[in-house]
Amino acid sequence: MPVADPTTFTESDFVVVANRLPVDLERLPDGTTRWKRSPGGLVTALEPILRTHRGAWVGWAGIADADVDPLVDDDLVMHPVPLSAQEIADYYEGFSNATLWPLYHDVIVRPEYHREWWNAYVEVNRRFAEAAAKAAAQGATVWIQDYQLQLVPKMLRMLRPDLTIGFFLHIPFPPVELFMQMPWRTEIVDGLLGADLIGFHLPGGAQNFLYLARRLAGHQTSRGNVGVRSKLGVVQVGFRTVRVGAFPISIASGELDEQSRRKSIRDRAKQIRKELGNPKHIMLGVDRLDYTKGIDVRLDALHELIAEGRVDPSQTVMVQLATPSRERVESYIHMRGEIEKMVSRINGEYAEVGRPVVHYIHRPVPRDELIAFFVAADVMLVTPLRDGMNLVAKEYVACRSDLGGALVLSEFTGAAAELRQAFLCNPHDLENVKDQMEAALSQPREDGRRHMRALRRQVLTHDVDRWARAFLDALAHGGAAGPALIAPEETPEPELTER
Ligand SMILES: O=P(O)(O)OC[C@H]1O[C@H](O[C@H]2O[C@H](CO)[C@@H](O)[C@H](O)[C@H]2O)[C@H](O)[C@@H](O)[C@@H]1O
Ligand SMILES: Cc1cn([C@@H]2O[C@H](COP(=O)(O)OP(=O)(O)O)[C@@H](O)[C@H]2O)c(=O)[nH]c1=O
Repeated sequence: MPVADPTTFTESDFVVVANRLPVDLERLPDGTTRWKRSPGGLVTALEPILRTHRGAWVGWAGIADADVDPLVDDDLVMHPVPLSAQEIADYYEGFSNATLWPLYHDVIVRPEYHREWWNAYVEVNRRFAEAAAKAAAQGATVWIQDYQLQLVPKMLRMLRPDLTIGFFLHIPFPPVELFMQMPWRTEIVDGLLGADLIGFHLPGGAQNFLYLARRLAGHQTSRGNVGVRSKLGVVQVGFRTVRVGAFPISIASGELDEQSRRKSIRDRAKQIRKELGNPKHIMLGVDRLDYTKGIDVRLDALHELIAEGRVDPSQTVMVQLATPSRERVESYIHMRGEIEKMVSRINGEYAEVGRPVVHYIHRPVPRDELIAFFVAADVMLVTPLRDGMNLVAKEYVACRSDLGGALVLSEFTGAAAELRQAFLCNPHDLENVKDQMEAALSQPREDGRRHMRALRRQVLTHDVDRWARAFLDALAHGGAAGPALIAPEETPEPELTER
């Protein structure tokens, strides 16, 4: 648990700025507060990096009007940025999660454009920029994270021209024809161009951004395709050179591999299997309860597979762990209702007393328990309609040192670009999802071991440290750029989508 220690609040040489701190303050019914781990993959990925760098983290403490002093947890200094209830509604739930989130995830839900949400986004981005400017030492490196803070790079550069500024986007950067819907599209591209290096998970996102920097913001950009951790794109912004690259994020895979081998975890995995009634097959989903994650897709697929007699409900159990997320945003409220109806329907039609087919848990699950679920699951279901990366897919693989298990993975995740030996599926094609789930359930043991070995090689050799090193090295040293620049007026038709 973090404690306040004012003696350590010197300015830092390495500062991460993200919407959330790695811990959230929780207000309990009796009026007291306590800290808990924040949800989502951004925190999973960045926390170990920041602890190694002994840096500072600037972010929101997760509740309204929390007037919290800076905190220290081991060597990590945290600088809370306060948000009012109105700002949470307009900046976080509104512009971040009802405008940008659906727009950047292929408009699965229709994005809403409201001027008051935009005004709050500008105002809160300014506050984050000011907090970062205060936390950073002279000449420090500041690494800004994600879609909630796309204006911070330019604002921070104006306040502190001495800093080296990186930006990383954790969600997909959309195809140009979708991004062009955004009423404040030029402001967002200009905001990002305040950074020295802008990182995306995949080359397609970097390519989309380069096109916009040229056509929308009118800058010269590099020719040729951006590579993965190589061949950076370039945008010439006056005398400044901004680099653009693809850096697929990952997990602390070695550590997770080690944790999953512990006897306590193995024992708990066996106990989970027993508690579920020792079924022949356990299928698992682990997600924030978000409409992008395709939880409805896998439930539909399971329902039809049982109805068609391709899956036996007396031998198969599905566990869906779903962390609550963005619970006041309308589209999330609606989706939760739909998913809970589907779970009830499957159980209503196929469960026996004391033996549900679908076990649904709508609360955060502690880390060790999660690892035991990964070890216990025969088939991991990762079926997002769109996802920047999806760390859960990589975590499952890291936990399978026994070479058991099978991964069903949507082609529309960033992870699919690396995990080619998974059972890849198109979540928009229900027959394809069903076929891949059935194939995963029935794959011969030796084939499964071969696939899992290949998946593990990829995940264990490309961990979160490698991600951070690749990004921070490119930020510090520039990195190799593509050849010659193209002027805005000679723009060829590029690959427009992220895939
Ligand atoms: O902070 P919340 O609104 O509760 O949301 C949690 C996080 O969700 C998103 O995570 C993304 O980052 C992961 C790591 O790069 C990636 O694997 C995943 O595909 C993304 O969806 C969001 O981008 C974060 O800002 C949130 O903190
Ligand atoms: C359900 C659940 C998840 N986690 C951890 O959260 C992250 C999720 O990261 P991912 O990239 O897959 O997606 P988002 O960032 O949420 O969009 C992953 O590390 C999970 O292990 C958790 O700790 N507890 C939970 O209950």
